[in-house]
Amino acid sequence: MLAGEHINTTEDRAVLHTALRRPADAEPALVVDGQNVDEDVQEVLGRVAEFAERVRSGEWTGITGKKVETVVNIGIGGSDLGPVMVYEALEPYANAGISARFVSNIDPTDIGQKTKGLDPETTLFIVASKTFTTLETLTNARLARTWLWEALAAAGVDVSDDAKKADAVAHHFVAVSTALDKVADFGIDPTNAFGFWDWVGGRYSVDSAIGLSLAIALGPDVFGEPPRGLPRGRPPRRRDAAGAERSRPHGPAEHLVRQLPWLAVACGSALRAAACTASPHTCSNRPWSPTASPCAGTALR
Ligand SMILES: O=P(O)(O)OC[C@H]1O[C@H](O)[C@H](O)[C@@H](O)[C@@H]1O
Repeated sequence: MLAGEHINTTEDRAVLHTALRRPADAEPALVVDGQNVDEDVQEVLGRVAEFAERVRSGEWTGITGKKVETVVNIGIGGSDLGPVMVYEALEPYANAGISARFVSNIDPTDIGQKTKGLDPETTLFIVASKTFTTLETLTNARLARTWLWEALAAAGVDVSDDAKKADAVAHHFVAVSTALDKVADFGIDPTNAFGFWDWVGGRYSVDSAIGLSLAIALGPDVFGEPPRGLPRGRPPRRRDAAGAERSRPHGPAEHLVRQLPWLAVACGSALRAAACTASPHTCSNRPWSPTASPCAGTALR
């Protein structure tokens, strides 16, 4: 798996989410099917960090020039649960005045509840979908888009024609997907879309651009640090006998160590879910609680 062999035999693909956690200067570089995977990963994660900083600093604004205060991640399955779990665990570290909400259920109650009380001028939607074809996600994204136009109009913002509506979408929607052509069809500017690769299984994608909501709300360093031990792009250096810096080799042991903090978060979430199952009345509407939704099967997806 770590070497990029096509161990997904049904789809003849590499299974390479592990590459998301490789140090920026791991040697030798990971080349799979002629493609330098390390370069690809660092390029996208660099864009994620840069965009997150623009939102956090207020350089990126909504259509009326206001700083973003809420990011709403719209996704399901792997495009939802990893970020939800990490946000639940690390929410106290949100330090830029930006909170995150997560919409996944196709029951319109979900988007209704998650947009309740939001100021459209300070809300940024992230449509997260590996395929950009998932019914739940695209339905919720369309509902969110309609909510945005209606709520902006109610606030006195002119979104009366197609060009103004498109401008509103450009300011308030970004996307994470492997299907950037479909992102453009939805009306999201591809320059505000963050890609990943077919070799990242959805359920393992939290360390990819799918974690954009975390990078914005918690900060790129907090997002990048836990599974890696150090901020992304600044891996520890070792020195050889002559004192010269050497790049780090990257092997299975280091990979495991870099995952430990995330695993701790996952264990904490699993324990909370178990506690919620045992004592549902003490729990809020956790997406992984069997009691959280009228559609328990969907809730557990
Ligand atoms: O990210 P998407 O393409 O929208 O897919 C979202 C989810 O869809 C289904 O539930 C699959 O079983 C998941 O593995 C996937 O993560």
